[in-house]
Amino acid sequence: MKVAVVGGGSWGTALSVHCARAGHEVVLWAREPEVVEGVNRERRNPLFLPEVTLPPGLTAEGDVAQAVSAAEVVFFVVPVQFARGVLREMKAALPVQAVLVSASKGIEVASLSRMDEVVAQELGLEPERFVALSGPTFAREVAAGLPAAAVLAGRSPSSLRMLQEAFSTPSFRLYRSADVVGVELAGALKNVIAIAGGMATGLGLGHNALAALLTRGLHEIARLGVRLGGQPETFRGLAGMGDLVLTCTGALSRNRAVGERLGRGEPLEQVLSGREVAEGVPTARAAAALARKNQVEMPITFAVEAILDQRLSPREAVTALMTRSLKEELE
Ligand SMILES: NC(=O)C1=CN([C@@H]2O[C@H](COP(=O)(O)OP(=O)(O)OC[C@H]3O[C@@H](n4cnc5c(N)ncnc54)[C@H](O)[C@@H]3O)[C@@H](O)[C@H]2O)C=CC1
Ligand SMILES: O=C(CO)COP(=O)(O)O
Repeated sequence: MKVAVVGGGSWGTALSVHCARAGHEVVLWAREPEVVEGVNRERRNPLFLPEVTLPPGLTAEGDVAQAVSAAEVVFFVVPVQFARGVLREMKAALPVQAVLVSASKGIEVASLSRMDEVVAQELGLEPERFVALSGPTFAREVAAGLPAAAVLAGRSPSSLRMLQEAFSTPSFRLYRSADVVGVELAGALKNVIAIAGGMATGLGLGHNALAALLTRGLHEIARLGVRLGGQPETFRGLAGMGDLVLTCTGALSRNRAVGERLGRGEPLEQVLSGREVAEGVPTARAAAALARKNQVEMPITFAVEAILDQRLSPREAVTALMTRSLKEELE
């Protein structure tokens, strides 16, 4: 198939590698001219996953409209806060039959929208042409061809089956789901809990605290997710528990790393000064706003928001969380 991958960061690069290895013809759009040049001339992305040698069947393009103009499938992998602008630039060139697979994980702060909503607002695609891809998939490991599983969520069973068959390989196993809302929210909200998980590690709170945080984190993710229309089972699946375990415990998580450095006492500006994105930072604010709007209790998310707003120190947040009023576990 003709595939466009929009977004030349780590995940876009890894997905391009995966798609090319699966036998598809891939055009990767990257914003940085040096990435386009490096991919086309040296078969590597100099800024993101520079250690990976890119397979044949993959070229880079600096004009997003040009990149998507012949695509049957577009993987959209732009960080959520920048997504709207890129969607506008590619709108006119997107072929009418193309399916858009969003692989970004976050909630837009300005509008409190999920990616399916941002895409619908900007492109006016029929719902059948939108699919979300989520799950425990560190880019570096997927690019290395290590085994991974993820979920495709969409409203058209035939599109889901087509994508599942075209993009599953012996090292990348795709499942189908009809729960777009749940899969999108699970992938976005776990990034906030991963920041909290990293903080617990940075503060040296031990394994018990991390396990408690992860479990209670999943509980509050599901509480908001179900309130907004997600299916409860989705939060126990690959996009929910699977990705939460990965990012709260895996050394490759950028969100976890942000939390760990804050927990160790590094200043926020220094922690956020790198080139890579930690989607949990803006999404903490969006998730907390959505929770307040829908009167959903999300104590860990509220604590992460307060720490990022510098209203609370990580240590104070631990005390606040541990001394809340006592509850039923399943409340
Ligand atoms: N890296 C990973 O292992 C995974 C990442 N994701 C998701 O994929 C999405 C993209 O993340 P990564 O590829 O990891 O990014 P990255 O952190 O590797 O790279 C940053 C990306 O942001 C882009 N960017 C920066 N400023 C921009 C702007 N003003 N306008 C447009 N683009 C801009 C850069 O061009 C680059 O592509 C995120 O939503 C992330 O949560 C999902 C699964 C795995
Ligand atoms: O979503 C991810 C893996 O599934 C990547 O997590 P980070 O953005 O925290 O690195």
